Amino acid sequence: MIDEKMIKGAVENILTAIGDDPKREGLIDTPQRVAQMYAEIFGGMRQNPVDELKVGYELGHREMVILKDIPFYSMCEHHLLPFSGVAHVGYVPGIDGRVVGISKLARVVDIIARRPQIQERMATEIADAIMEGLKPDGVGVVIEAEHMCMTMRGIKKPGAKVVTSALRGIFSKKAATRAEFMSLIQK
Ligand SMILES: Nc1nc2c(ncn2[C@@H]2O[C@H](COP(=O)(O)OP(=O)(O)OP(=O)(O)O)[C@@H](O)[C@H]2O)c(=O)[nH]1
Ligand SMILES: [Zn+2]
Repeated sequence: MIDEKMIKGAVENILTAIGDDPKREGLIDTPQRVAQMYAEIFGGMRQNPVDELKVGYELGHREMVILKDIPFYSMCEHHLLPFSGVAHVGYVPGIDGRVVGISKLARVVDIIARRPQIQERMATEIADAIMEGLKPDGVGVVIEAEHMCMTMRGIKKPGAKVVTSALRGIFSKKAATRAEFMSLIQK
């Protein structure tokens, strides 16, 4: 459960600490708004991505399935600033040929993004959730994102993209599978 009352108090304190007045007209509802916004953008804290993969179909399909260019927004856990970009997710169904509705892959990405994150762990958690929920022969995840903490502050490098990946099962063991995935997500 996200404690919106506690977030509200903390935001009031931050506004006071920077020398502003949380009671002035423009700021009076801001702590409550931020609390509601945090409940939304950190909503993934209360959800288990594996639950999204419970309903599947045994189609007997044994070829690679990819959902690419899945847009996401997350918050870097170092600065609590947004990072955003796209995730590419692919898997090869297991021996039972079990697949899930394609939107479920995007749901897994969303739940994992809506937590304080670092991009490497995001890729790892997406891959592990799909391995656990779907028991495929393998999973590939590639994430490309821009981090506001590298853009509006600090090193200030707008446009610099961070690319992370996580490969499991056949994607890590078989060079041809990995190459097929990488070439399909680049098209
Ligand atoms: N590996 C990784 N690093 C990240 C991610 N998001 C932010 N960072 C980095 O986290 C680091 C935090 O470094 P610190 O030296 O503790 O903090 P800082 O002084 O604010 O760092 P600068 O951003 O270099 O000013 C920075 O290098 C960020 O660029 C991420 O998703 N993955
Ligand atoms: Zn950061």
